[in-house]
Amino acid sequence: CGSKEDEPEPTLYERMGGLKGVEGFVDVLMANVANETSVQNSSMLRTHTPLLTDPDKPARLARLRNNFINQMGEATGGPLKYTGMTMLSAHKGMMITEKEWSVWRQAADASMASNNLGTKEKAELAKILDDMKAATVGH
Ligand code: HEM
Repeated sequence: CGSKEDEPEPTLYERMGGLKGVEGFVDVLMANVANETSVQNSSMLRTHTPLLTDPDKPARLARLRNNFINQMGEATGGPLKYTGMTMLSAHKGMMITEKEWSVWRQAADASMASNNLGTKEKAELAKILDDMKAATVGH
């Protein structure tokens, strides 16, 4: 016991600042997405219209936030458990395009930057998202 090399590397979840860090990432990402849907020629308005026009929008947004936090909390090695839909079923029927994907990913990158994630942490979180692309785009 004792040498630093023996200590397991903290998980990405821990390095992001635990629950607060994951919540920060999700909240800024969701705010960035919401902002983008209000610009001229928004790329993300099309897919988000059902959510934005739902009379139950607050509850639906709260559910999305909760699911997204659990999903990222689990994927980064934290104690959270995702119980939402698979990425394929969650996005099925939306026919998300490459352009829409890339605008969403920029919103995620901007959130990582706002939350002052380190270079290594940004790369690891980006890989988690990019690994979900095939299940998300084009279905
Ligand atoms: C890796 C990238 C993505 C992740 C991790 C992700 C994650 C999620 C999660 C966890 C849900 C909720 C599933 C549930 O309620 O069970 C969801 C729903 C949704 N996602 Fe994504 N998503 C991604 C990419 C995208 C993109 C690129 C778009 C559109 C540009 C998008 C639009 C939506 C919409 C509109 C919903 C439905 C919300 C509702 O109707 O309540 N997502 N996503």
